[in-house]
Amino acid sequence: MISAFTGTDVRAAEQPLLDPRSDGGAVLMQRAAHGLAAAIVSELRARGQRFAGSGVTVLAGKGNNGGDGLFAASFLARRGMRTTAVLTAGSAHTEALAAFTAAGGRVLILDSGSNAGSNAGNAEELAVLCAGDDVVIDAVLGTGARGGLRGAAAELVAALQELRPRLVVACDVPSGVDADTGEVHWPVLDAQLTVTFGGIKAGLLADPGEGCAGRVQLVPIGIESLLPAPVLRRFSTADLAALLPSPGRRAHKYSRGVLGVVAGSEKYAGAAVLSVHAAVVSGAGMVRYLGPAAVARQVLARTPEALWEGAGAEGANGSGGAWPGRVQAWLVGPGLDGAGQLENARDALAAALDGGQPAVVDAGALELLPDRCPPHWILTPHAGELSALLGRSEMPVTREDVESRPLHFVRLAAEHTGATVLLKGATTLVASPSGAVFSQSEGCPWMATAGSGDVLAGILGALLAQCAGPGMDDDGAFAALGVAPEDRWAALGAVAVSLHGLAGSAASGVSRARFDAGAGGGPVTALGIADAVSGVWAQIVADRL
Ligand SMILES: NC(=O)C1=CN([C@@H]2O[C@H](COP(=O)(O)OP(=O)(O)OC[C@H]3O[C@@H](n4cnc5c(N)ncnc54)[C@H](OP(=O)(O)O)[C@@H]3O)[C@@H](O)[C@H]2O)[C@@H](O)CC1
Ligand SMILES: [K+]
Repeated sequence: MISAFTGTDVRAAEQPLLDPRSDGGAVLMQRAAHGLAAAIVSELRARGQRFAGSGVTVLAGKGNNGGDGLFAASFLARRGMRTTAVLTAGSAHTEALAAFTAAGGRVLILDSGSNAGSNAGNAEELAVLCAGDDVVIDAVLGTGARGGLRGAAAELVAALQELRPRLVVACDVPSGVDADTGEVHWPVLDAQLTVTFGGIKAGLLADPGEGCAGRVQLVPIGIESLLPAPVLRRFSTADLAALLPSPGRRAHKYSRGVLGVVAGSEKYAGAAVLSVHAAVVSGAGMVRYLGPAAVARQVLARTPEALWEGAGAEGANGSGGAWPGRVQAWLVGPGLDGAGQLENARDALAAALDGGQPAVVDAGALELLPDRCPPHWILTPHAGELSALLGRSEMPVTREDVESRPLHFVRLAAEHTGATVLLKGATTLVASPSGAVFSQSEGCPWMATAGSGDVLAGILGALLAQCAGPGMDDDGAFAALGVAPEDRWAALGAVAVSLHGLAGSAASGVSRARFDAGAGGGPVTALGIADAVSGVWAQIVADRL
């Protein structure tokens, strides 16, 4: 499991080691700078590029982040790279700058109007110069930043971003990304690699910050045992292998977990087809579908394993009031339309509340929530739906607000509703009402396609049914990973998101990491994602052996 911390927590962990008598701060900086230089050498090697003779420019701010960058560049200079430093604030960390010049580095100063010396250049000129180099190290702002880049430094970065430099390596965080929250103060130079020190910063695992960071590499600097509990966690595929439910030898379809689904309508029949199919292929022992006869026919044509329980409240066949048999969990909401399905959704939520059953509450059913929900209800909004949800609670929030601060708003929604909230996006965040948050981003952008969310809802519903089923009440795997009992629902949400992302990437033929590195992949359909689930699941579990 990957753990992430706020920049504030990492700085606090460093404090006991910053004893001036032992020069602890300098030791930490040396470790950070060595790690950064080594990561750059490895990255160039992986790209098949020689580093001796190639050029690196470090954009260095006046704080310790700039100090890390300058020391790293001095190590690279000693290994034969041509090195240039652009001082974005006119001054720099004294010892690091001295080491850099002693190693033969060239120093240029960003002209902010008052530094028009012979080694000064304006933003446009220096951007062109930087873009010609093989590597740009972004070491302007780190965890000590207040807000984003300003003035000439902002102009330089904006101009450089336009020129699309070959390889940008961010020092600790891309400058302008809030290390605590992932909020971004534009302009930011997109990095292909972020080398971060002591602990992964939460802002690197939450959008929009994650979208600027590229691959994230952690360099330990000796403070790790002093860090508090993480504020954000991410499961790896190995964790998934331990967390995915597996049936016991005596399992039968009822003990495996039965999911009740209220989804789809004559207008949006596909939502029912997709969510039921995804639930069946994701291991539910049985799926009971409640909805109009015409939709049920389409559901069963695709997934004959499902059971139609009748049309419910407004039975097209006159069976009004028909009610499904026993279920362990509910999935309510995808593709609802019309009074009958809305009534079924209300009834299902009421039954889940009475029965204490977990539920996935998606799309249209988000408008039917009571004021307080139980933590084992998982709401699955996208940014627009989350803003509407908060708006109904007299918190006027726009979709853009949610997209710019998803970590903040997903936590707020969980705290406010009492439910677990899964906010869908390129990086999906799942917040427990306890405040714990999980973040997953295995999916590739091809998965942004109609019906993809219905498939996720089906996968999650199936996992809830299996984990709430009578034969599946073992919390051991979660406990072994340090997940508190109250955060188990959020963790299950994260498992579903990860499985969905891996299945989509498999269907597309490209992993998220390879997509970000420029590999294309191909289009996927929502059904294609669902069809990839069982193969991906089997592969994950096989890798455990
Ligand atoms: N602590 C340690 O031992 C270790 C720390 N390490 C490294 O230190 C980094 C943190 O360093 P840091 O605290 O010096 O802050 P940093 O991020 O370099 O920048 C802040 C500087 O810029 C200024 N400034 C602020 N906002 C600004 C803005 N918007 N636009 C322009 N300027 C702005 C502010 O000055 P001020 O304006 O307050 O005078 C301040 O001088 C951390 O990310 C990691 O890389 C590692 O080496 C491991 C050991
Ligand atoms: K930086």
